[in-house]
Amino acid sequence: MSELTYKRILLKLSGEAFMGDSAGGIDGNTVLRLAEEVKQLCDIGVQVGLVIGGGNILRGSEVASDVMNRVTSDHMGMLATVINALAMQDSLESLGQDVRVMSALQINQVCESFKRRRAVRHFEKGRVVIFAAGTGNPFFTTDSAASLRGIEVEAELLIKATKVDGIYSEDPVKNPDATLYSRISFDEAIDQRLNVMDATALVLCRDHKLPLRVVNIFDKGAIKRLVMGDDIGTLVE
Ligand SMILES: Nc1ncnc2c1ncn2[C@@H]1O[C@H](COP(=O)(O)OP(=O)(O)OP(=O)(O)O)[C@@H](O)[C@H]1O
Ligand SMILES: O=c1ccn([C@@H]2O[C@H](COP(=O)(O)O)[C@@H](O)[C@H]2O)c(=O)[nH]1
Repeated sequence: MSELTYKRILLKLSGEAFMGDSAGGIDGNTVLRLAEEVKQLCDIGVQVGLVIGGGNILRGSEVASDVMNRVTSDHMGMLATVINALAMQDSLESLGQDVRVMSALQINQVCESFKRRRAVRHFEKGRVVIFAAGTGNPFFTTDSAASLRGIEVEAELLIKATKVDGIYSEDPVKNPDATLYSRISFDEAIDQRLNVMDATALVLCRDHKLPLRVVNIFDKGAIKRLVMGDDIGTLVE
């Protein structure tokens, strides 16, 4: 068996992936399948931090209106990510994997609050840490939260697991003829506005030298192969 290339990773899962074939919400079997992928990583000794989006429930920018302040709608979006985190927590536990949810907003009856040193201690004890409620601030996204937490806990790689195979010359959902990149620099991704991840998240990774991989969330076993050194999806560095 080959050596682990990465010992601590930050994995960003799209909230939309939690819907399965439904139009929204949470599909238990789908979350369990994703949890199995995460557990596979823990079983080979990888320390895993997770950030889960909220797109299956609510995105603040889509809900904000004349009668719904953007800050309020972003708070709702952050709470949506807590809901997804709790679903993943229980799925992981059902597989026998230790896990803690740490929220950027204080909801002490529900989960722990984020503290960097405590998160690192959880990793050392073999627990998955799910960083919920994004950055805790409105006008950000969970992509930025993933970059931020990845940098804070000194992850060696940020993996964005999403609905497409990697970063393309254009959104492949809109243009099926777009070209898939295997490798690209942060500056190129930012300058060309390759919208797979928001610019704030890319800039944070670039400035703090956290490499990023974009992979397909539906490619079974891909994340495990990746942490063992396979060249999968798009590498941004
Ligand atoms: N240049 C590009 N290369 C690849 N994907 C792109 C590109 N431009 C836009 N996209 C789109 O970005 C999407 C990735 O973002 P995704 O919706 O998975 O993340 P998210 O918004 O962070 O998650 P959530 O569903 O939780 O809101 C892909 O599904 C793809 O359609
Ligand atoms: O730091 C953050 C992170 C997220 N939000 C709000 O949550 C939703 C869901 O996150 P996605 O990244 O879009 O999946 C987002 O649309 C924001 O409304 C936030 O305010 N701050």
